[in-house]
Amino acid sequence: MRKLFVTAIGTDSGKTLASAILTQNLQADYWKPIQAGTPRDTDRVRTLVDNAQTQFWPEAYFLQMPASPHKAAANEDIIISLDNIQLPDTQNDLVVEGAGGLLVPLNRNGDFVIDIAARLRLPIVLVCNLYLGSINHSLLSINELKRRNLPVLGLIFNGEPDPQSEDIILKHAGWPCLLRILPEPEITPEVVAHYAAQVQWP
Ligand SMILES: Nc1ncnc2c1ncn2[C@@H]1O[C@H](COP(=O)(O)OP(=O)(O)OP(=O)(O)O)[C@@H](O)[C@H]1O
Ligand SMILES: C[C@H](N)[C@H](N)CCCCCC(=O)O
Ligand SMILES: [Mg+2]
Repeated sequence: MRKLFVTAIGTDSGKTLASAILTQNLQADYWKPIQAGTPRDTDRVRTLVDNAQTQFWPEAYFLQMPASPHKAAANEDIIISLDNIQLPDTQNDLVVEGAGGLLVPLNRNGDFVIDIAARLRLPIVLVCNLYLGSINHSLLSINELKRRNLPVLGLIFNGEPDPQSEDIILKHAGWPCLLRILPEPEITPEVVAHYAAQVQWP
């Protein structure tokens, strides 16, 4: 059974798109444990995957403010606790989507998004979107994953291909590229199905 955690080098990097693709590839369940702001990523993925198997699990925290979870939670007088973030009770494969990048804070106690993956013992998929500046953000994220000794399944590149950026990121990561997602004029279930057929698991 495959359960995995999708994180990224930052927010708006394409985690929800990548998660929809992986969910469709595995016919997995999908879970976004912390949602800050609307529209809900869960609703977005629901519109993009097309199979009879996938179930959608409710967020552990659904916060109104589109902000860092520590800030969105404080806005509602909530303190996010990792103890309240427990894996859904499913026998199916499961794709878990983080919020923002690895070191987005959950609270002021030193818990970060990446601690969800660590606590739940989920192997990680890192989405690296491609833009000027993304090499640095990617390598910082990779360094942090290595420093924490977390299991990483591989990377997903999202955006206009940049072979030299991708090459240097993969060289330092030492993890495989699972998929390359190109800029798409529209994100549809057909686009998601197209990429779902291209995922290369290690
Ligand atoms: N390859 C692509 N082609 C076209 N649009 C894309 C592509 N990748 C992402 N987008 C668009 O960019 C926006 C941000 O992507 P997405 O919502 O997947 O980011 P995210 O990493 O999930 O952000 P968050 O941290 O809020 O969860 C969305 O509107 C999405 O449809
Ligand atoms: C609201 C947004 N779409 C995400 N859910 C949360 C992004 C937090 C980013 C925090 C930061 O890195 O500064
Ligand atoms: Mg998302």
